[in-house]
Amino acid sequence: MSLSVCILPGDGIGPEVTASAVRVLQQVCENAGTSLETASQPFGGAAIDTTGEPLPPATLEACKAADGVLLGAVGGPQYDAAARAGAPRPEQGLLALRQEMGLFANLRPSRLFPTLEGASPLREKIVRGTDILVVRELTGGLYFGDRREGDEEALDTLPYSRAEIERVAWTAFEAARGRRGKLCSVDKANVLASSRLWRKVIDDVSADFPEVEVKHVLVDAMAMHLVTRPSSFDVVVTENLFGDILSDELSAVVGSIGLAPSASLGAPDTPGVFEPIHGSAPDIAGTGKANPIGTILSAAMLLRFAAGMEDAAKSIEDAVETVLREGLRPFDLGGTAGTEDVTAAILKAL
Ligand SMILES: NC(=O)C1=CN([C@@H]2O[C@H](COP(=O)(O)OP(=O)(O)OC[C@H]3O[C@@H](n4cnc5c(N)ncnc54)[C@H](O)[C@@H]3O)[C@@H](O)[C@H]2O)C=CC1
Ligand SMILES: CC(C)CC(=O)C(=O)O
Ligand SMILES: [Mg+2]
Repeated sequence: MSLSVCILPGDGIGPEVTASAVRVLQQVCENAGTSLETASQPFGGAAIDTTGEPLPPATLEACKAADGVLLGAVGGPQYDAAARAGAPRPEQGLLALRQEMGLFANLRPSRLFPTLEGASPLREKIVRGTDILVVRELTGGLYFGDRREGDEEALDTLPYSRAEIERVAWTAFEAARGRRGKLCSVDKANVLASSRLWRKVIDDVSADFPEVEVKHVLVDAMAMHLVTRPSSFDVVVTENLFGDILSDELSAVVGSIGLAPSASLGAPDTPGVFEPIHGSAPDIAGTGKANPIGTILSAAMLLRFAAGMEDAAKSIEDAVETVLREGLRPFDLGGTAGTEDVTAAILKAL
């Protein structure tokens, strides 16, 4: 078997964490007898520097032609001044990639590794057993609505169609059916029209999933519930911006943002994009302190979703769990293990 992966290192710590994950991919593919082909493409700020645009056409073509895409992160303060003068932002490349590839569902799992109970900022008895899958709608809502930007007035809009809500709802209901059978839909239906449509469509789709228990929760209260009773949730489905914010919050609940992976998926024949949920972390870029685990676990999701290599994916997840259980602690978990230390330990555990 062979697997082709397009690598988009991007900016800041992106190249550091993707390099680690590629080494892990190489090792598990070798263990599995799979021939792995990887090729890096310019993306984000790095692509603006060389081509003037954050998503060059050749990069998009390479992504579409691969079995899966492994992405680091984009952005950095060095692009702000040019963007104010009208240049594209690195983040626009990421939004365009998601839209061009039709990646409407972003799966962001937050499972507490039992050995990290003490690493959560929350009391152990509150966080114990937390295992949530956030299904974030990724190509609609506030990030893709009409936008107008001026010095005196600015406007962002939050549009959703029934079809856009329906397809992500199906992803979430199917996930809940395969897990603990509970779905929490998060919206702001007491204020937003788009949220009232969201709620209606979730209820309509629920008729096809009688075995899934559905609850609707307003997003402000949800932000609070996630720190007071995170272990009571199973699958959470929500709008693009709400999902972006709540999943960063959850990553800290189970330890740190550096641990959190994601899979962005579209139609079955479309390659997915797999990336940590964090950004380019300019404050630690180049220091060797970045935690590569979120990207390494994203590579595991790539093997699972893009190649059906469940055993290989599981071997990565087990190796991560092993090194943490043995006491390895990256900087973002209060330890002293740098990117190289974490990568070497995971490779050894594999
Ligand atoms: N998917 C992407 O490419 C994303 C890009 N961004 C961009 O990244 C840039 C920085 O944004 P921030 O708000 O600072 O968010 P960020 O996620 O890059 O960093 C937030 C904090 O978490 C820490 N952190 C993040 N990842 C870490 C890791 N792997 N190991 C250890 N510590 C880690 C950082 O050092 C920082 O203190 C901005 O330009 C932003 O637009 C932000 C979020 C997602
Ligand atoms: C456009 C991105 C920077 C949005 C984001 O923060 C994310 O997808 O996690
Ligand atoms: Mg984010």
